[in-house]
Amino acid sequence: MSTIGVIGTGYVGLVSGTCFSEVGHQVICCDIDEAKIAKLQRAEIPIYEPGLEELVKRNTNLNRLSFSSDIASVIHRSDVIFIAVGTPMSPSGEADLSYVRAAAAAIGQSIRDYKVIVTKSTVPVGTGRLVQEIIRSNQSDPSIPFDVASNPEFLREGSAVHDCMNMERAVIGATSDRAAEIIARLHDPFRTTIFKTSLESAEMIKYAANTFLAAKISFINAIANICERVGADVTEVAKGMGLDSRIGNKFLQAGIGYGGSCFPKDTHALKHIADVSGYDFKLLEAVIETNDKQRMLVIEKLEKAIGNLTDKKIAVLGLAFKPNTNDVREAPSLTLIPKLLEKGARVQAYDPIAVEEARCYLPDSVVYTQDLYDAVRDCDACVILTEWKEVVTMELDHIRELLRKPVIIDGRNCFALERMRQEGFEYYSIGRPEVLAPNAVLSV
Ligand SMILES: NC(=O)C1=CN([C@@H]2O[C@H](COP(=O)(O)OP(=O)(O)OC[C@H]3O[C@@H](n4cnc5c(N)ncnc54)[C@H](O)[C@@H]3O)[C@@H](O)[C@H]2O)C=CC1
Ligand SMILES: O=C(O)[C@H]1O[C@H](OP(=O)(O)OP(=O)(O)OC[C@H]2O[C@@H](n3ccc(=O)[nH]c3=O)[C@H](O)[C@@H]2O)[C@H](O)[C@@H](O)[C@@H]1O
Repeated sequence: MSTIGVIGTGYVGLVSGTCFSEVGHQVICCDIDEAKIAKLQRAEIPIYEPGLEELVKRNTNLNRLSFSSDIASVIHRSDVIFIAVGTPMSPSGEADLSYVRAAAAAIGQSIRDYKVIVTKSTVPVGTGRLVQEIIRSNQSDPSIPFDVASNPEFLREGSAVHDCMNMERAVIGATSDRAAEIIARLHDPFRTTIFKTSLESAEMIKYAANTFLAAKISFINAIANICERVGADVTEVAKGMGLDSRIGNKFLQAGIGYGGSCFPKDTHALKHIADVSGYDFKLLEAVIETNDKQRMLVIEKLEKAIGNLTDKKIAVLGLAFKPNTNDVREAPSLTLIPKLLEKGARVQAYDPIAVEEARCYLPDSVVYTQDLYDAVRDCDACVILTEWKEVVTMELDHIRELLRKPVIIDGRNCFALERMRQEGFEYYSIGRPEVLAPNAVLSV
């Protein structure tokens, strides 16, 4: 069996490397961050991801998975090398390829025999060819052959291990049939659909898939905003739409929009690719704009419910961009909490996992509580930003007693309207009729 070397131990490198070892491959993961590697060697997992720690420990003990900061040695010992470094958004919206370039240069300098270099990072079309050139120009012996390939990663944070172990497809674009076949065989134990295509198409598939999903979210959020104006309920509308198998019921959950390390950066990156190619991608521009506006609805609804926010105490439930992760990259909490503070409010925040990460980006005045109910105590309103299990299952009668006013602004549509009515809340969600206090007039 081939030995896989993984460059970069972020979400993708660590999870995919671990899953490839779980199915029987020999995997060595490396990173320029030596502290991270030292932690991983002690089986300390730098990210919160359900099931990952157990898998890392098992495969390390079986000697199938190891971690090293000696990148050259990892390259020597591997037959296939996954590049899984970050491709963050640069100020122009373009994907920043500096980490990919550095990884390719390191490979070129250390390559001694035939290897397949596989880009798993999300990269613009043309990057595979760029990686090929960089490796070639860094080789001390240019006669040593190698192939490059694109094999994008489709896992989601929060269910990354499950997604990787049960991948729906492997997209493979390579510079030779030999390389495509080597990568296809690596996927045999996953029993997944193999889709072989050109390098360029493989790179494009990843952006097209992510931006399509982002578009689905912005579309349902736009529908939600109309629902609010005309008295319809977006959760019912989404259910009814989703029954059509051509539409499907996934990614139609209206709310305060998408966040995270990928959709925001990938939508901007594809917009940039389109611009450079001379195509005016208006549809994608609207997807991005709709999403940017969507999260601000929380503030509008809050001001509508309790008026001026000066000196008001607001409970914020959820800091991570989605449940089951401690990732706060592009999380709505990071834009909304500063906005609340700017408007003179005081904020008490709760998140079961992501407090340490969020604290690095938020002003010091935010008070964090270890207990969900302590965050709500004596607040003028409660705002839900992440649909954590702890939030969805919270005891509503207790929440009502703890709040100064029974006002909930729910950015994730966690509760049924009828239940909130019965519990006596003033409840504002997304794309659904408001539940007002018994003596108020229902507005549509
Ligand atoms: N986070 C996610 O859920 C998914 C991410 N992706 C894509 O995968 C790529 C990686 O994303 P994340 O894992 O979130 O990134 P990340 O930023 O969390 O981690 C990247 C890692 O690479 C390391 N690194 C950077 N340059 C290096 C070098 N020259 N040599 C060795 N290590 C180096 C960094 O120290 C860091 O540990 C991105 O292109 C992203 O768009 C794709 C699917 C899912
Ligand atoms: O390229 C990537 O990094 C990954 O990006 C997303 O995965 P991820 O960002 O981890 O999480 P998602 O579950 O897709 O959620 C993204 C955002 O959309 C929001 N969302 C999702 C679904 C929905 O119906 N409504 C909605 O608002 C979530 O709250 C979250 O903020 C894709 O789903 C993965 O396939 C892809 O590999």
